[in-house]
Parts: sequence; structure tokens; C-alpha cells
Amino acid sequence: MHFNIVTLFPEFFDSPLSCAMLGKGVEEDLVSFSLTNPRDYTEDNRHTVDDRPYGGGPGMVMMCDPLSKALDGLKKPGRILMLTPRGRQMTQSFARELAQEENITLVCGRYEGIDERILEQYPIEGVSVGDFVLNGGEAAALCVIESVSRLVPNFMGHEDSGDEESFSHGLLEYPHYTRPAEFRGQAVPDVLTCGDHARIAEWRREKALELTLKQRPDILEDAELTVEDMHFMRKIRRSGGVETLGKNLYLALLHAPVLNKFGQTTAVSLTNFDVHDIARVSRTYGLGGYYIATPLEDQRRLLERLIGHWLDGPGRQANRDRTDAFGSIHTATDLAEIVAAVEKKAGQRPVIVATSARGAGNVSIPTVRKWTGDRPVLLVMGTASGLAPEVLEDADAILRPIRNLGPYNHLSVRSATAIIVDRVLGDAY
Ligand SMILES: C[S@@+](CC[C@H](N)C(=O)[O-])C[C@H]1O[C@@H](n2cnc3c(N)ncnc32)[C@H](O)[C@@H]1O
Repeated sequence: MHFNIVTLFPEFFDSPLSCAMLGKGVEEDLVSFSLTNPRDYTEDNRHTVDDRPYGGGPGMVMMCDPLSKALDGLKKPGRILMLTPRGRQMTQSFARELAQEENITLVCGRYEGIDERILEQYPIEGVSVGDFVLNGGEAAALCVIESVSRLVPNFMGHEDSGDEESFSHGLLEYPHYTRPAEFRGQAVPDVLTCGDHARIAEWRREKALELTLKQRPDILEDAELTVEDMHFMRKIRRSGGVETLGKNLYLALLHAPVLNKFGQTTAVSLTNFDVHDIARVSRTYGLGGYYIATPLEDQRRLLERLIGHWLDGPGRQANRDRTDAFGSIHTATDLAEIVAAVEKKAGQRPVIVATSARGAGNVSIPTVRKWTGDRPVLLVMGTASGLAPEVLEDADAILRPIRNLGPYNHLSVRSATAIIVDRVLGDAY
């Protein structure tokens, strides 16, 4: 595999490409590199490669002319990648995809970046190595080179080591140990010295699952998981995991004050579906509680009859799962009563997060998730045409609407609740 590196600082690559495994890869002809400096394609005495940005602002921009000439001079550019924070994220699967190429060109930006017209005139793909800003694309290019080269056949010596590494199957790798068997009083795990390869493989799998669940639950979404893996993870109690987050999240379903379709503030009747479906969401995600408020006496009595049916009445015999779900329901007359009840239960006043399908909101799902990590959060959901303005005004925060960029986002309150709760807690958390 050949890498063309287009850089204003070719010397940056001197040692990284000549030592350790990359150096060996070059010696064995598995990988090769050529360095092209756009400065060599300048025509003025000062070899200018950058200029001030049109429109003003700080810093300099890499000019089109030297860079385009440098690119035009490449014999076999292959796939052209430009290192940039706004590019596609570098991942192990992207590295695998790139390892299939024969030629790759890496364009390293400097200063504030490259004149945009280069990106429009050449088939360049942006690649980012993370959500942070480097001085230049050289260090990022090295990350791409290293991650791709090690997947070139024969580069790593024994073929299977690349297959076991972190991210290969969507999991982080298990921990490693080597001699001595005891270090400062700490022995290596017994299982690794028992000689039973099946047990060792099982232990490693479990450690990989445990670590991934703890450090990078987000990547579990794409991991290849077996039913056994899921059974194992279900048994792991996680601090800061779904158990903690779920317990800190409370739901309030208000039937007043809400808006009717004419925009008037009103009180509405219960919907049996909302009672059932949100109770099931509450139970599924292990929430702190589901509070249903209505100021209407007859509706509260109806609700209590419903709850009684499923908790202590014939429903209990008919469907124990539903009894379980109904166990998280509490009744109230209004939001103030719910806040007081949650405060009593949690020992701390909850952060009140109102929801609305309209407006811009002032808090995002990740922020609510963060709050849920260390204090009670009460998510307030409205029935009818949504919560009355005074509820939104009095709340500590208003969540950004679901599908706020779409032309239509009129979801039922039970659908909206399920979506929000899943986004806040997520399966993998
Ligand atoms: C100082 S940075 C310019 C940052 C640019 N003004 C911005 O805010 O996106 C200079 C160069 O470093 C490289 N670079 C910086 N951070 C990077 C990252 N996270 N991934 C890939 N390349 C990066 C790019 O080539 C970029 O053009």
C-alpha cells in the first residue's frame, strides 16, 4: 500500500515513518510513502503558500495554487483524504475500508485550513481524528497511516491480533497481563493461569463486555452480541448506569393546565392508553416514578379504579406484567403536588424539565442525561394540545422538541414520552 502525504512539513514524518512497526513495514515493502510539499510548487521568491482569509478574521488560509499543483503532480493519488475536524470520523471500520486501497493521498491542512475551492474541484474526502483541534493535519495523518497500515496483510506478524483488538467486533479489548505472576502483591487473575482455554476465552469476553459497558456504552449499539452476552451484561450492576439514571428520572403527565386546539387553557380527561403505555415505559426503564395529575375529581377516581384493577383487582391475575408496570403510577391533583412528592421521595427538589412540540427549547437531551446522573429530574409531559404557557415559564428548563427540524411533529404524549425517555437513558446505558 502506498501513501502520498501532502504536507508543508515533510520533516514531521521523519522518525514516525522510519521506526518501530512502520519502519519494518517499509523495509518489508508492505507499505511505502512519498512526501510532497506544496511549497515546492510556488513561483514567488518567498514560496508563499498561505494568505489572509476573504471576509476578514484571524489566521491564514492555504492557497489553492500550490496545493492544486502538488495534487496534480501525484502519479497515483488513489483515494484522496484531507485531514479536517469537519470530516468523517476515523474509526476501525473506516480503517478496514481504507486498508483495501492500493494508494491513499493524505492532505495535511495547516493554519485555519484550506481554500474551500480545492474541496470542490478535487474528489477529496474529509477525515477527522476526533472532536478537538490540532495545529495541523500531520499528527492526524499519522493516526490514519498507523490504523490502516496495521490492517495490511502480514504487517502485524500474526494475523489474528488485528481481529481481537478494540473495536474489531464493536467492543473494547479485554485487559492484558504478563510476567511476573505477582506484582507488588497483586496476582494476575487465576483464570489466566488455569490452562483452560474455553474458560479464558469466556473470561476475556466478559471483561470486554464489562469494560465496554462502563467506558463506551455508545459503541455497544453496533457490537455483535450473543444472547449469552446480553444475559451477562444484564447481571452487571453499574454505578452511573441505567439503574442510577433511570431512578433519577421521574415523569409527570398533566391533564391541566393544558391547551385545547383553540389555544385556550383547559383541563382534559384521562386517556387509558397514556396511563398504560407510559406506565410500561416507566417500568421498562426503571424510572423513579410516573405521576399522573388531574384536578378533576371524577377523573382521579377513575384513575384510582384503574390502578386498583391492575394492582389488587382481577387485572392482577390476568396480567402480572401490567401489575408490575402499574406499581410505578402515583396520582396527584397538580404539578406542585408532584414536585413535592418527588422531593420527598428523592430527598431533593427535582429539576423540572417541561416538554413542548413547539418553540426551540433551551435544553438538550445530553444535558438532561447529565443532570439525571446526579440529581432527580422531573420530565413534565402535557396532554391535549400541550402544556399551558405558565407551566413552560415556571419550569427550570424546556426540552428541545423531538423532530424540531421536520415540518410535522405532532406525536401522541405516550409516543413522545417513550422517545424522550429512550433518548435520555438509551438501551446501552
Ligand atoms: C488549526 S487547524 C484548523 C482548524 C479549523 N480552523 C477549524 O476550526 O476547523 C489546522 C489543520 O489541522 C488539521 N486538524 C486539526 N484538528 C484536526 C482533527 N481533529 N482531525 C483531523 N485534522 C485536524 C486540519 O488539517 C486543519 O486544517
